[in-house]
Amino acid sequence: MESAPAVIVAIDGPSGTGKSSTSKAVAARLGLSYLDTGAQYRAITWWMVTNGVDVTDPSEIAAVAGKPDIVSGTDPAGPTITVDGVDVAGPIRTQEVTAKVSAVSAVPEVRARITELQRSIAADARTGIVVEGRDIGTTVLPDADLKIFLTASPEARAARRSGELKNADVDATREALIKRDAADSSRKTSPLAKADDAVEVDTTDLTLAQVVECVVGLVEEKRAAK
Ligand SMILES: Nc1ncnc2c1ncn2[C@@H]1O[C@H](COP(=O)(O)OP(=O)(O)O)[C@@H](O)[C@H]1O
Ligand SMILES: Nc1ccn([C@H]2C[C@H](O)[C@@H](COP(=O)(O)OP(=O)(O)O)O2)c(=O)n1
Repeated sequence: MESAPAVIVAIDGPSGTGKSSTSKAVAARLGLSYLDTGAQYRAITWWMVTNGVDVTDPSEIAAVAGKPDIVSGTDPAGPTITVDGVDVAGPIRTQEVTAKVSAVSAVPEVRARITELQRSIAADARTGIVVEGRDIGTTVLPDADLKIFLTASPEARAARRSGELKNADVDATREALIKRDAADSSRKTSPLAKADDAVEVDTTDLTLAQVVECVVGLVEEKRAAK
């Protein structure tokens, strides 16, 4: 029996819209690989911070962008991320990294390096892959079989994020999210944007299970048409 052709799914959107949880669940359901591209930008930011790079200086960031070796494990049941062989899954989620990741990821040399890595991971995925981020449908994988753009109100996103971080203040979380969205949407190189051919899904009033059902249904339609 011939195996089904690999399917490439791009899921983009701002923070807290449900990209990671949806992408992992869809990939697990359909037997696909999973790539969290935000984790890669967080990993390179963690390396810059750890090595004393001045993240307010784009030329300093650009000069060392090629140094860290970033490796992503793409099993949706247990995704991993290492930098120079060190497991950084925990350290990349600190508030310090979160506050600095937009500045680091705006530097073109950083984006070129990480984009190349993302394309090679997607090309190696045997059954296909769900890739989540900010510029996957527009820049990294413009020929993806299916593009989804997730949205949700700032209030819903802040409530979800504060639910994850113990003792977090919802108002402060909302302000920080809005600030990061503005930085990510206004940068020159591949900003956060919906691709013209992406399906927009507003998750404000949907449960995670409903969003997953919706995306699985869309992937199955695309697969059947291939
Ligand atoms: N539709 C939804 N309804 C309620 N909570 C959700 C929904 N989607 C995701 N969440 C929760 O919101 C939080 C952020 O989701 P996550 O997938 O990390 O978003 P993103 O990757 O877009 O930042 C998680 O705690 C997740 O369980
Ligand atoms: N494809 C991507 C993915 C993330 N980034 C940058 C911009 C985001 O603010 C950071 C962190 O992304 P991440 O998806 O981890 O953010 P959240 O967990 O949703 O808050 O990385 C990017 O520039 N391009």
